[in-house]
Amino acid sequence: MRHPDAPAPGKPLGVHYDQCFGCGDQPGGLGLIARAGEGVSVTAEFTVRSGHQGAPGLAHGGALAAALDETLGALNWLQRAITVTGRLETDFVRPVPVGTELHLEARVTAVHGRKVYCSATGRLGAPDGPVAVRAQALFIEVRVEHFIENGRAEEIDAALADPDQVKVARAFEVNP
Ligand SMILES: CCCCC/C=C\C/C=C\C/C=C\C/C=C\CCCC(=O)SCCNC(=O)CCNC(=O)[C@H](O)C(C)(C)COP(=O)(O)OP(=O)(O)OC[C@H]1O[C@@H](n2cnc3c(N)ncnc32)[C@H](O)[C@@H]1OP(=O)(O)O
Repeated sequence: MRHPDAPAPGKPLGVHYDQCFGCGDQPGGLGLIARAGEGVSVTAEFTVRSGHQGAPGLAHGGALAAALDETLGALNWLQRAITVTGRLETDFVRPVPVGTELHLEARVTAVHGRKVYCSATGRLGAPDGPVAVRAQALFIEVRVEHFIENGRAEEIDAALADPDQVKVARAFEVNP
């Protein structure tokens, strides 16, 4: 279900962590910017750069899978729940040249307990361009302790000392 406090359709979704490979401002990262869609869906754009190559002039499949994963992860903002990728199945349908703007769309298809089933597509050049990549995924809901208990102490301590980061984490907390 779309959470009552979910951002309105069209609203840009923030960076959930500034050092995130997918959405943070990282050299070599994806620089992916997502927006809320209708229902429990999001859209995003990812421009393939030379640092994302796997073969001459073509995107690496892992970079494309990461873009799909990040877009699917952004569904968290619409559900106001923290979920992590448990399973990500990817179809690579067309090669993606460097310089392409990949238009991504992701949506939740079903929820069962902590399990969130979702799917995503990436299209070449335009929101209605040809499909280049597709994903089916299972995300699992976790508590914020998942990060605190498993993350490296250095980054966790810095995140907990950063009021902006704590604000993001709080936005997802379901208080008893
Ligand atoms: C203080 C700092 C805070 C910072 C964070 C703050 C806020 C963050 C907020 C929002 C984030 C917003 C956006 C995020 C955007 C993008 C990120 C991209 C997403 C990622 O990139 S994220 C990284 C990759 N991801 C992982 O790093 C996960 C590693 N993994 C684990 O941590 C565990 O594996 C876990 C937790 C997944 C499950 O562990 P668990 O012990 O909690 O639960 P359990 O195993 O019981 O599974 C429960 C039910 O899921 C089924 N199930 C589980 N895994 C399955 C699989 N693979 N295939 C099929 N079914 C599976 C079971 O079969 C069972 O099903 P059933 O209930 O029916 O029996």
